[in-house]
Amino acid sequence: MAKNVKEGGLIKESQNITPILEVNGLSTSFLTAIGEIKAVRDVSFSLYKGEVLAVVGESGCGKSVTARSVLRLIEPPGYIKSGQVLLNGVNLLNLSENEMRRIRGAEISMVFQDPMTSFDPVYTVGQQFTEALLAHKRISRYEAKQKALHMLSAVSLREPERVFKSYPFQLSGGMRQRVMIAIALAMDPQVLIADEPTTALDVTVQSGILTELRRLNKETGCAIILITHDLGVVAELADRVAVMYAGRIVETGSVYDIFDHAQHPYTRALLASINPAKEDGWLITIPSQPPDMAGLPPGCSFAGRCPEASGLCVHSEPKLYPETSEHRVSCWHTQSEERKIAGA
Ligand SMILES: Nc1ncnc2c1ncn2[C@@H]1O[C@H](COP(=O)(O)OP(=O)(O)OP(=O)(O)O)[C@@H](O)[C@H]1O
Repeated sequence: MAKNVKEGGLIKESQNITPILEVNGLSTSFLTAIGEIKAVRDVSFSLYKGEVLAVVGESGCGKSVTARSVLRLIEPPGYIKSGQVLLNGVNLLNLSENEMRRIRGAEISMVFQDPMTSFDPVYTVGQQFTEALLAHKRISRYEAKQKALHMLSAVSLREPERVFKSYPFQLSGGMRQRVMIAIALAMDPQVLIADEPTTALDVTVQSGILTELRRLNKETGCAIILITHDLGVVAELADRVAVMYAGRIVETGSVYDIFDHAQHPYTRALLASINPAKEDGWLITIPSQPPDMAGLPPGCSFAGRCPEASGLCVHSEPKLYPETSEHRVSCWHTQSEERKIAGA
């Protein structure tokens, strides 16, 4: 199933290549009237130059909050409780808001699901594109326009001059998303976070945008965090995958590990649910709902839905334990008896 079996963290780690982005023990909560919603719990991952890391999981599992925490875009009643977000070794969680503003867009760009919300409807695409460039780069207005036109054609928009002069509402959804990707990549970011970048688009438009993302990722070396609930997209685009459930990463590994050697029962159920023979779609093979994030059970959060759950699963939450140096799984049933006894 996996089409992209390529070099992953295993080789990179053994070569001592430092990740561009390293997230360690990140936890983010929302303090609400119904209690503390632990949206992201002890999430750790690394991102290396030029790779695509897909973050997958069903709605509400914490994918977007993880991405927004990386960029420190969490508004009250939310707050980042703990952890580190290291960009080239610098912890973004210690920077001032001014320093963070420079990082956003320039070092780490983000593309959202609905590009319309990212545009100001009263300005043309060209005005917004050049202003974004002038805010982040020391270039003249003329150079900014040339760069914008170049990037618009780089994302395969025909007639870049016409697009440049258009207002956002004059473009189709697919064209607007291409423009957003062009703006994001024009900043030459080290990391692009794409949060469900094609979910709002027609299926026919989706594949063009994804192909474009992959091509640009290869050409520019910009690392991508791709947030999606679509495992088909993951198989096409990603190098590595992090599967999230109830705020935690429950399995992570190369595309090959996840698609051909999935260990966690949740990952296996996700994979089963994209069987094209079954038309009901997402998660039909997993009974009941994810747990209430404001009142998580003490053990493994998936235990209540897991066909393999035992007493240990109900009482104790397993750590993310390495199966291999790159493939990590948080499930008691993939772990040896010794590890269980040691409480790994
Ligand atoms: N502003 C907020 N106030 C309270 N709870 C929030 C807020 N934003 C997110 N949450 C909660 O945090 C949890 C994780 O949300 P998140 O948006 O990260 O999920 P997701 O995996 O990205 O889902 P989707 O695929 O639907 O976007 C959810 O339980 C959500 O209800």
